[in-house]
Amino acid sequence: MTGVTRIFGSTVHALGPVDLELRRGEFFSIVGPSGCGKSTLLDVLAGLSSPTDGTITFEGKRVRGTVPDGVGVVFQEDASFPWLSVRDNIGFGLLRAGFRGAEADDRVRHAIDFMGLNDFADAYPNQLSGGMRQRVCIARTLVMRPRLVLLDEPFGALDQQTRLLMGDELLRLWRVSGATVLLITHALDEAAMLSDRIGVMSSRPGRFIEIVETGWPRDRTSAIAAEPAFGEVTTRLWNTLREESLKAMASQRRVIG
Ligand SMILES: Nc1ncnc2c1ncn2[C@@H]1O[C@H](COP(=O)(O)OP(=O)(O)OP(=O)(O)O)[C@@H](O)[C@H]1O
Repeated sequence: MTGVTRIFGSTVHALGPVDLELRRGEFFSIVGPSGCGKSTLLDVLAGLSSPTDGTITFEGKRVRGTVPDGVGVVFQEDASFPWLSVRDNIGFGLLRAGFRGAEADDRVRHAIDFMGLNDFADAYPNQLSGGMRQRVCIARTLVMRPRLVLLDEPFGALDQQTRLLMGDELLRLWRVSGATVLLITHALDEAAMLSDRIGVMSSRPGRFIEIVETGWPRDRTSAIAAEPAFGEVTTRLWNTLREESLKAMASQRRVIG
């Protein structure tokens, strides 16, 4: 994406200008102060909302208006369909895309197995824990075999222990699928643990003020958090973000006061 901005109405300058080029197959996370435009960035990247200025391309083609083929999106809120079983939730996108028969069945079976949902394939979302429901949503995106996966705070509603386990699962999926992953998160340790690169955004209007390269091996797990280098990465992120968060809080106070 180049020179991307998003202004809501005529006054709320939410984002940019932002330039970002994702490397094929990398795990890139975005952190930034609350309200800096992270979700706005993801929405315009996904084609769900149009930028006010600038261009976004995916595999050489301009993105506008719709989510391009090959891009999958996972949101924070539980987006599973309560009236469909786990199996049918996961197969929903495939059905809509015209996949039928053995190919669709195989992909759904494989996803259920991979996500450890075998005992729950015929259960309904209200019979599952929050973590399992989010696993269903991730599986539903991944059966489409996206080459780019965009995740907006997918573990935001989960407890810390489940977040760590889901992080490891996401790393495993990323490794096996070869997809490029872009994750938005509030949690600096989550970004530090999972990513090849982390983009730190300024307070609104959000721009990248630093891109941190972690240098982790591809076969990492959450155990990386025990390494001394992990502490260095989180400290660096926090030092950059602290100042920006203070600015964001001060401007919110001005709006409220
Ligand atoms: N549809 C909209 N109309 C007007 N303003 C909007 C709209 N969507 C977002 N905004 C504003 O744009 C700014 C950025 O919002 P956004 O949700 O992208 O931030 P964020 O970084 O994802 O926030 P958080 O970390 O709290 O989830 C905020 O000031 C928000 O109020």
